Amino acid sequence: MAESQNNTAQLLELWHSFRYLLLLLGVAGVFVLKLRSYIRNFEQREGKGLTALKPTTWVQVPVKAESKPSVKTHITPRRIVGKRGLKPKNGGKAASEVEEGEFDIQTLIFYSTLTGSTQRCAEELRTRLFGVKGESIYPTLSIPTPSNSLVSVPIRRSFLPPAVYNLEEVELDDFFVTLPNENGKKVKYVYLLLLPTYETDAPIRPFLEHLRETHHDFRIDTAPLRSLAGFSVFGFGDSSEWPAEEGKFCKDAVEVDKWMGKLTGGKGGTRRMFPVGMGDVNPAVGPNSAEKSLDEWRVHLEDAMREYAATGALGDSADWRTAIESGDEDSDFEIVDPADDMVDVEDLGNVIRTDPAVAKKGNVVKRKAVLPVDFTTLAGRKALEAGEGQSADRKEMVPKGGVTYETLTKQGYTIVGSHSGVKICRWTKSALRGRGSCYKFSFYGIKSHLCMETTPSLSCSNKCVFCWRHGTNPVGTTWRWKVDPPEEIFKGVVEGHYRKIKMMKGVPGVRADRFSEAFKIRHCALSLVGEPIFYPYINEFLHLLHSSKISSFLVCNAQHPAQLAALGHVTQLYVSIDASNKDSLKKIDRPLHRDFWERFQQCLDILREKRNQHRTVFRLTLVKGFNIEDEVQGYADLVEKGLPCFVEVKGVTYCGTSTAGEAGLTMKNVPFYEEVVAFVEALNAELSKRGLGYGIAAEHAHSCCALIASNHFFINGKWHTLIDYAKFFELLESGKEFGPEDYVGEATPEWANWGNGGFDPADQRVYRKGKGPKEEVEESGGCG
Ligand SMILES: Cc1cc2nc3c(=O)[nH]c(=O)nc-3n(C[C@H](O)[C@H](O)[C@H](O)COP(=O)(O)O)c2cc1C
Ligand code: SF4
Repeated sequence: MAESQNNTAQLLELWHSFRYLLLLLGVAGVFVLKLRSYIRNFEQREGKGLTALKPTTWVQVPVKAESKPSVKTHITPRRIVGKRGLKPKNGGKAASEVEEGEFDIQTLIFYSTLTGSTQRCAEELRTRLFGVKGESIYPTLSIPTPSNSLVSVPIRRSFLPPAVYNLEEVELDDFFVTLPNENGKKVKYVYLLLLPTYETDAPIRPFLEHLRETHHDFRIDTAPLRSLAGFSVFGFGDSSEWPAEEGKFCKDAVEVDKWMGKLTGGKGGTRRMFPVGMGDVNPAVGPNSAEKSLDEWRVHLEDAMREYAATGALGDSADWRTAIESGDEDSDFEIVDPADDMVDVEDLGNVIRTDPAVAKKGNVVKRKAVLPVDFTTLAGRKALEAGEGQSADRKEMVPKGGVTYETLTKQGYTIVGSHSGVKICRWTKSALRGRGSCYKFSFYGIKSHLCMETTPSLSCSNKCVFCWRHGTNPVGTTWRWKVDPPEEIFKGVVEGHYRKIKMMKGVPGVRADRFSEAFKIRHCALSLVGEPIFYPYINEFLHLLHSSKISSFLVCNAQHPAQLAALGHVTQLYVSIDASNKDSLKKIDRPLHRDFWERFQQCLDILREKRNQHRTVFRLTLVKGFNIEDEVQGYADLVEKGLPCFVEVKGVTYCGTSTAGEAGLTMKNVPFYEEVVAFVEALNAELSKRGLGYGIAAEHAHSCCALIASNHFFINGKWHTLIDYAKFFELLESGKEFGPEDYVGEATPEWANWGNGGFDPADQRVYRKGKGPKEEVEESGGCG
């Protein structure tokens, strides 16, 4: 017993002496076993011996020549190179589908355009495709033999002369839900789509929406276009402002390509005949670069079409036919452009039906009713009066329930009819509460609570970086929408304005006297957003205002000389002068018209003439870093050219939208009032140096605004910038000719004169809590 106790004690002593060593050995053993098991697994997987565990060196795996992408991606227009194999290599579903028998191939070229260049390219493509000039052709196909020589085989199917369609003019359902019916004849269609990209509203939007909805419509097949012979998309874009690196270059074309991929079969076999091509109109890329890319794309496309005609199949070597090539077509992407102004597909329901028989003659299919017409020109007006503009097939600019409608409504606009808007501005609210009117009171005697801010056209031909419309408004160079009658607009905007005033009733501080006065509108600022003179019946609308004794302040963007010239009397006519030279103007206004500078100059000439009828005003909006620095001389040149009665200089109001951010506008671009003052003084000095007869008349420091006026308004030693509104209406009714000096009002109030700040002492100045004196910002923004 004692011996056994002795042994146990010895064992315990041994354990205590070597327990760490033993534990270590145990752990090491487990590790070795695990390692052996891992090595075994590895050998089984790799089929290698233990040597596989030796440190590896990286080796370059040779890439098969044909697996290299034959497509040069992005940045520069896409160039397609490489040969196409004749025979399908494997059984990709749609690829192995061979169309047997005799049939004709009809190419339909669809295009969309805003400023016309894509239409020209589409027509050019029609005449160049296979060198066709209207006749049927029977080309041959050169096939490479195994010995790499070429043999010529006749192509059994004939190509019918291509037809060109404007996507805005066709019944989309007839082409993009079902395929056109060729009166029982066996015809296979090739769709070529030529599409410019616009980051704003453009004619392509309804088309994109149509494709998306067709794919998602549960009542129809998700791929109703799979029996197309094939399709291919070519996009136009401008990489200088919409770079590929940011995914903006030719974005719309890429999206259409994806939807077409979905609608023609989805993964594993779309009817994409050739990858999306891209043409860059950026002149820095080279002369006619876009056209050259289109031609290159055409040549390769013709190869693909010949092959289809010869074999009845799309070559399976065409990697681009799979969904992956052009992005994941299954990822159910939405069109997220904030500028999306998706027009209801129903709106397209009445768009003309084009007769395929006409198309077959090889003619460009001419519009029957819905080409955009510049109704604001004389010829356009005649067309409108002949009823063209009112046809049911015209789309609404801002259809009820659409994205633009919703966005503008959320921003506080009341949309009237289909293209007009009204919004109560912050100064109207402020005046109702006795907290001050806007600068128009200090300069021209307009009480803000008696003023309505409205526009009969929410559309504009610019995309100014400082605009408040948040990139949501439609843009266009011509009026291409349904036209609402002026009476309806007038009634609607007045009602909309009063409705908003009524809502102020319970707001603390609203003064009873001002509240009741506010139900008699006395002034109208046609300046909210958009371009009022775009509206074909602007003169009739002005007449309605004036006959209700409502004065008119109209701001236009100096892009529509014909409309400006045709404009009747307004109380005060403004043009926005957003820059003093062509480059700055392009950068800041981002105009849609290519000849924007010439248009701008013409408008100044017209304004100079108009100066004898209206009070004319240059509205300068100063944006630091964009249009202030070194531009005083340039602005003085413009004043010398247009000789306006007044020059209003205003610091930009930062609207904080993503659109502004994208344009590079931040709070840093908002000038301090001292900077505005320095600019005004410099401009005034330059005008005096040139002997032009101007002086600084007034200021409204709390909206960062100052007024330079012509010496004609310096009467008896005092500035007289106010307006005699009653006299204006009287002169108008007299039917006699009159000019701005005929309705000059009383002297500008002392407190509004330069150096006195410009705040009405009868009102109560309110500073924001905890922030001390702070300049109020004018909410109306845009052209307001
Ligand atoms: C307001 C505006 C927006 C544009 N947006 C884009 C864009 O987002 N991406 C792009 O690649 N090109 C853009 N472009 C360039 C046009 O797509 C290009 O100029 C095209 O050739 C115009 O074709 P069209 O004359 O047929 O309308 C834009 C051009 C303008 C004037
Ligand atoms: S600021 Fe005026 S001119 Fe410029 S885009 Fe806006 S609405 Fe058009």
